[in-house]
Amino acid sequence: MEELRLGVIGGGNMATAILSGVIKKNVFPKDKITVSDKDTTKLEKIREMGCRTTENNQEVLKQSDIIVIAVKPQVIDAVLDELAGKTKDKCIVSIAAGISKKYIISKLSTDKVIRVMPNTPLLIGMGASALTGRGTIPEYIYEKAVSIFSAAGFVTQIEDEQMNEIIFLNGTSPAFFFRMAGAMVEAAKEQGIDEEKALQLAAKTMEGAANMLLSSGKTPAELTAQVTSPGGTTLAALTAFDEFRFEEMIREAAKRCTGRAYEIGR
Ligand SMILES: NC(=O)C1=CN([C@@H]2O[C@H](COP(=O)(O)OP(=O)(O)OC[C@H]3O[C@@H](n4cnc5c(N)ncnc54)[C@H](O)[C@@H]3O)[C@@H](O)[C@H]2O)C=CC1
Ligand SMILES: O=C(O)[C@@H]1CCC=N1
Repeated sequence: MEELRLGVIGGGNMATAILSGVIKKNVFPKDKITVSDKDTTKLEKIREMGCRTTENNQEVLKQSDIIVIAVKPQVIDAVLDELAGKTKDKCIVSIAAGISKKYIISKLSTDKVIRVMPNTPLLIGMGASALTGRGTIPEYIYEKAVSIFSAAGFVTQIEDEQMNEIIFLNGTSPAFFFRMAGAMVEAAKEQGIDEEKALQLAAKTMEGAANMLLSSGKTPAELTAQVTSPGGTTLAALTAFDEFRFEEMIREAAKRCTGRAYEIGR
């Protein structure tokens, strides 16, 4: 069987994050990876990673079996129009927020489409990606497409109908955690703590807390209770979470995230 080739259309932030895992784990040899971008400055970085580059999206189509579309949802139609009717026997992977699998199938006249919601931590091999199922895609091709994302972290399968609702959980949420860490560092600085130490302590605590969520078998509420001594400091801190309606803020953030996906989506 011929070795499968990878193409990526759009060589920005997510393409770089995805390719770093693919290259590190040798999911595809570098000479079997072709990346296109209209912006040649983006291609320089990709070339430095060892991949083949082109400004021509059609060339990616020609040189690849699995093609990841990694452009913004606002410009995806131009790319889909370029590919329309020419993707027979190709597997199309879209990471565009809000753009449904149904829509891509209707534009390309192929049902060999996988929709994925990845996140930027793929860049350091600690990503979390949600993917739609195999459909009519041959199993070995689907497995290869999944390995693009599993090479750099956790993957899980979900229905296309849930893809907009999933975005806040993994695609967008790195920004929540970065904001949280930033706010903690600012608060620490106000209390005289060194900025670098504050960031290290906050980030390491996030890492430890995340690992406890994954491995302890305890719920978030149970783990919170373990930290919260009666009459203690955590209880005092959490009264601010209640007063400023933390859970309501997160619920509203999730709603707005999903709402925006439907607004920009099709
Ligand atoms: N940034 C993130 O954290 C995440 C982004 N996504 C999705 O990934 C996609 C890409 O996002 P980013 O990498 O952040 O954007 P980006 O702006 O960094 O990269 C997109 C690239 O596409 C190129 N491009 C634009 N039009 C093109 C065309 N017609 N042909 C070829 N290349 C073209 C741009 O020059 C740019 O380099 C978006 O659809 C977004 O919804 C999904 C999950 C997380
Ligand atoms: O903000 C966005 O639209 C993209 C999708 C998920 C993360 N970034």
